[in-house]
Amino acid sequence: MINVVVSGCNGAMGRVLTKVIEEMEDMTVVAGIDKNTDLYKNNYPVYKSPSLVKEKCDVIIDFSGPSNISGLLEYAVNNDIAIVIATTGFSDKEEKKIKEASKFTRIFKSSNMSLGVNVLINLVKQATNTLGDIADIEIIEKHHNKKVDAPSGTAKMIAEAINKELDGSMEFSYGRNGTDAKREENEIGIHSIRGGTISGEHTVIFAGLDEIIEVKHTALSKKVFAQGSVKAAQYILNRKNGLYDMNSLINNN
Ligand SMILES: NC(=O)C1=CN([C@@H]2O[C@H](COP(=O)(O)OP(=O)(O)OC[C@H]3O[C@@H](n4cnc5c(N)ncnc54)[C@H](OP(=O)(O)O)[C@@H]3O)[C@@H](O)[C@H]2O)C=CC1
Ligand SMILES: O=C(O)C1=N[C@H](C(=O)O)C[C@H](O)C1
Repeated sequence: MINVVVSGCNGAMGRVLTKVIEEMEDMTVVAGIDKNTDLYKNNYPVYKSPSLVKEKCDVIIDFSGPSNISGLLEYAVNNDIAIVIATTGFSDKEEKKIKEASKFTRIFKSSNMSLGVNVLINLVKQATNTLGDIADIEIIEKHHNKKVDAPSGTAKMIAEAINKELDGSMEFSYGRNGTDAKREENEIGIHSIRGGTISGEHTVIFAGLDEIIEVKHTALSKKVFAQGSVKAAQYILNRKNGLYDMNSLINNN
């Protein structure tokens, strides 16, 4: 049996993840972490911070917020627990902390736990190699009205993948506004739409001379992310210390 601590257990993703795990036979939630400990009736104890967790666990799955990461990393490293980080919106300093902690435990981190988005990234890299010099590239992401960070972690991940293909030559432009907002040649525009209950949609547009290519991924529910994070947890359990992502999982390395 794989024992899991769900971080952010009383949030939207934490609740979907709990349900997914509760339907599994070889995984169980032994505890949760959330700022709001008594919002819902959980079938497990919920603690305000990682340092308070008493239950033995094999892996933490984190869908909370960036302010939780220091405590989580300390808890995971001190107790030799694997951790799946799905949370987005980290600062550069927090990203560095995660990288440093991965020397001491197994960390899986992806801003998008769906397999489909990772296929999208590979398609976009391919399109960039052919069209990068001749097409204008823009990213549009759409999410529900409760999302706190913008642009989405996935949009950033896509933009960084494109930029890497173009040897780091691109600048990112977040939305456009004003009378001097003309597009530059070396820019990737990133645009965030927020509304209703949109689970997550990412479109990459390659706009060239008299032709346009759009590559788009739509998540139809939050369940796809929860299921992906469970696969990630199963994948890193018996790995060596290090930082893993969806590509590691897909290529099984
Ligand atoms: N990688 C992926 O595939 C996906 C990633 N995400 C990411 O997961 C995160 C959570 O998303 P979602 O569930 O929609 O957000 P919610 O706000 O619904 O849930 C987050 C929960 O974590 C709690 N929380 C936040 N900070 C802390 C902290 N420092 N200590 C303890 N609890 C904390 C929140 O409490 P409070 O509300 O009081 O702040 C809330 O209950 C986001 O960063 C989102 O972008 C989401 C979906 C997919
Ligand atoms: O907050 C969300 O909901 C999501 N966040 C992730 C992101 O920021 O990219 C992934 C997914 O799109 C849903």
